[in-house]
Amino acid sequence: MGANAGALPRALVVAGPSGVGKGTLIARLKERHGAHMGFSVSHTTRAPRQGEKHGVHYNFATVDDMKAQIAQHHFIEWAEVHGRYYGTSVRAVESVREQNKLCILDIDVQGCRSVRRAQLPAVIVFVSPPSMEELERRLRSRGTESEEQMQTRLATAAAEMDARNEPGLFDIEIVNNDLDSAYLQLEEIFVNELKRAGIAEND
Ligand SMILES: Nc1ncnc2c1ncn2[C@@H]1O[C@H](COP(=O)(O)OP(=O)(O)OP(=O)(O)O)[C@@H](O)[C@H]1O
Repeated sequence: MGANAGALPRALVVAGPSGVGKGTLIARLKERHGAHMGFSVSHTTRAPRQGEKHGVHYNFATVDDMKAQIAQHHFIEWAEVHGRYYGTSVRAVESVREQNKLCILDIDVQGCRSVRRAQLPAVIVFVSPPSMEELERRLRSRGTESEEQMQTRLATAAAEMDARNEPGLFDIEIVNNDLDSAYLQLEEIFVNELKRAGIAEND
């Protein structure tokens, strides 16, 4: 048992510009450490589809309820898409922590600010590209964005890179130049957090 056995694991937040490789890094972490990772259940105001269970696939909520909770800062991030609300609540993340798992959050800089404001125990990692040119190359080679979306993402990326200087916002920066080396840095943070929470990998 670790020295801090009994302390719940902090959430592991992976932030950084679109196309930098967050999804790729998290997918690899999941392959190797999936048993100790958890993902929070999102809220939505859309109707449940056949087979969807409240609290499992989504937390289904009314628009009024979600608006009230947003106003009270109960959401780390939220979005309104075609009149429907979606969001990640602080409570949903806490619930993963209570299962003794590292809750992985892939969120934007605004979401990181909410994590800090909510004083949610979290290690916040900023993944940055080796250069803005390389970021653009990755986004283009992924081929999932239109030219208009590309321009929006690149402008947002520049603003997100500036946020690295915000005091107290990010704990660690990982430059995703070589994927294997970036992955090892992320894995080390993950494994250290398991240890800190007194969780043995072979549990
Ligand atoms: N170190 C790396 N070197 C080269 N290519 C990489 C590297 N890491 C990721 N990529 C590639 O860059 C592209 C973008 O990666 P990914 O989709 O993981 O980004 P993301 O940060 O999750 O983006 P979004 O926030 O838009 O979901 C993918 O095609 C991926 O294979």
